[in-house]
Amino acid sequence: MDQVDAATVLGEHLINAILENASVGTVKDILKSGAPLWYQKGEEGMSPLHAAAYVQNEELVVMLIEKGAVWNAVDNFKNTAGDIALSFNNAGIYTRIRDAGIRAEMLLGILNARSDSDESMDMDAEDGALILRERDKTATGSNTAFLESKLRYTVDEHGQEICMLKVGKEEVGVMMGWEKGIMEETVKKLCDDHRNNERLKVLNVGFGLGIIDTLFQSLPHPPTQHVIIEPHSDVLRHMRDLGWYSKPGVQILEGKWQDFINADGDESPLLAGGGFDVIYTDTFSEDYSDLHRFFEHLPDLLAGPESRFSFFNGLGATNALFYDVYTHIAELHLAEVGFDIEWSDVDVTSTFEEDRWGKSREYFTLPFYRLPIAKMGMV
Ligand SMILES: C[S@@+](CC[C@H](N)C(=O)[O-])C[C@H]1O[C@@H](n2cnc3c(N)ncnc32)[C@H](O)[C@@H]1O
Repeated sequence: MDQVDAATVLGEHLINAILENASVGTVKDILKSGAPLWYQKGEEGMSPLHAAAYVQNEELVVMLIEKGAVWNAVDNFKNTAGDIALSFNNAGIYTRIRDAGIRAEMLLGILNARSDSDESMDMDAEDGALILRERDKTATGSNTAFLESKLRYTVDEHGQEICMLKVGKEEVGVMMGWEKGIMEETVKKLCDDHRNNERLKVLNVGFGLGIIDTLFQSLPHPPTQHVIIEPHSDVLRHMRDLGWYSKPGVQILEGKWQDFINADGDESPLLAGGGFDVIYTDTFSEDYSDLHRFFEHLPDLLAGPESRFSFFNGLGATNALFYDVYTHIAELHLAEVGFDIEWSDVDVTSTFEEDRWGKSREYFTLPFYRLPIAKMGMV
């Protein structure tokens, strides 16, 4: 028997034993005999962790995670072990798996940050077991490729405004009209009861369809300063066509947020005006590590303790567990830079009655959007 066959036999044995309710001790012995924790059954893609979630054995789940079970393995039906626990309403097991995900992601974030600053370290997300950050060099995963790509503004057959990007044979919505409900709720939570709501200084990163910028402009008191950062030439052309360059109080910074945030001291147009009351960011083809880097600049960018920050919370939004993990990691990272988050849920099932995706790849399939509003924590 070659090594692959042996691993298959042991892997099948391990999963079958778990499904037959073997004790934790027996499962440990099977692992000691060399059974691979990464193994997934051929037909349905079930991993040992999925099996432990199916039999709802929390002690076994904890042991498998300690031994290095892959928290984010997906079966052939696109379910993680966390999704299985959710389907049984087993909060204990779900939380164990989610927390393993948070720990793994936080650790990987630290290792990646180190490898960024130390070229001798060759840590790469692809080396990890993660699927959250699979390397994607196309315009959906690489900001450089995105900024070189062509965008198409159009209205679909249901009257939905969309900004589309072509990726190979597929089209992906960069921004779609159905997200308006999310943007409306965000502006409400950011501005309505803000102490400075008669003279807000607003920074928005990423124009897209201009939904959120139009909402900021439609406030009872439009912002006294409204800075928009946007790098894509097709978007900038669209903004020019719509007259955004001549709106009072609006300043368009042509470039990536990284270009302006990394400018030195007073030279940065972002740091010159004493900080913003409201900041929102919603970019495209950037990953969580970019968002995390943006978080680290917030203490400099915001005007004071009344200031508010929100971001488009869309990472991992095709799977409940991944979405939950990202949501928690964002909360932990914002706490590290001194912010508390309040979350609210926006029901996105009713925001657009028609087929919202049209020909676009679906990037948000969960029924609820978790809307973050961050404020400086009270010390
Ligand atoms: C999803 S859209 C924003 C939609 C917007 N919130 C709205 O309400 O219509 C993303 C925008 O971010 C821009 N973008 C992408 N990378 C960026 C970066 N590094 N810095 C600033 N903007 C970026 C894209 O060109 C695009 O216009």
